[in-house]
Amino acid sequence: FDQAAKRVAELRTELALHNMRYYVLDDPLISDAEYDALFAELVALEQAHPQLATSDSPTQRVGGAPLSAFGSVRHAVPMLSLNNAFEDEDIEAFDKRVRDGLETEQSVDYVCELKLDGLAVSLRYEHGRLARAATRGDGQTGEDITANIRTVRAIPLTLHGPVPEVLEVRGEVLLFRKDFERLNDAQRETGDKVFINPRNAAAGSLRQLDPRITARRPLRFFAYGWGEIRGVAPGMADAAADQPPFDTQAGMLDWLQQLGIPVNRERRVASGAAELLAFYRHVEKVRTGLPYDIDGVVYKVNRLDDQRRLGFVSRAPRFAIAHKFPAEEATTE
Ligand SMILES: Cc1ccc2cc(C(N)=O)cc(O)c2n1
Repeated sequence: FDQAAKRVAELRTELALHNMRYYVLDDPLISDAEYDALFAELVALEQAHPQLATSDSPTQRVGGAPLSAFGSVRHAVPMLSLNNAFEDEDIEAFDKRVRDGLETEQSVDYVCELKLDGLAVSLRYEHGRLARAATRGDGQTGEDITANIRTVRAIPLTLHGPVPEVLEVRGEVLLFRKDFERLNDAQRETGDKVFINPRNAAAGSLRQLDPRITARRPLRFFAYGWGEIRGVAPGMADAAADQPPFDTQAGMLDWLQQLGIPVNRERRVASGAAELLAFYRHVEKVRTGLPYDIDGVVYKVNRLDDQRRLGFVSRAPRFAIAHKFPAEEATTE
């Protein structure tokens, strides 16, 4: 038995490393076939020794029994929406408002990132283990989709390194375009509903009452923010209790990535309106080459003290704005 327990622990560690390389670094060390072989060995060992199959084992990603309904979750920290901008002048006006709000003539640093066309979710980790997941809902209250989220391989079940007692991660669940097209081919084969776009397919996959269906959908996840952070773990940067161990938006994203949470690599710090527009132009050029749909880019003031100083208007922050691409003509199927 001890041999089996030792091998199970080795396999868990190895599979977690390969998951991280694939989903976080987008730089896998082994082929899918080699990964599947390791996974099959772990499944076999856990079936031979059921007491070794704990809830955070990657073999538990296949989904449990269907729910009759979703529970409701109240977000301790509201999930924000973003104000939209369409023209360059809107972005110059946004940057001006930010500089006025910060009473500075200096150029302000922003984090620029892609606006992924998926479904916003909140992941709650307690002592580094995924405890609960919820949809954005109306920003205050969402649906409890924990069972479904646990089947998403791109979302780690446990975090590595010193973590706060409570860490809520906000991000977007999405389907890559190729996976969306394969899913629709399969749906046609089985006479099931065909999805009109990857966003609807991701939403439909997450709002399944049967997690075993969700488990068959190759959903991806990229974090863009955080919600509640409570308590500090030994070894975390000398963070004051309940203060996150970072003081910029860019630092926050890097910290989440270090914990093993996927963060989209197409992000950069830019200074002033001109560099924001340069990022927008760059993304407009590379957009069709991206493996997923985006509907714009997002700019956020980088310093967190400046974000706090600018605050919010109703539910949308003054420190952030989405710069949308012109809506495409309805794509002809
Ligand atoms: C505050 C906020 C709200 C929604 C967001 C949505 C996205 C997105 N869809 O990628 C990215 C962000 O940075 C967001 N940030």
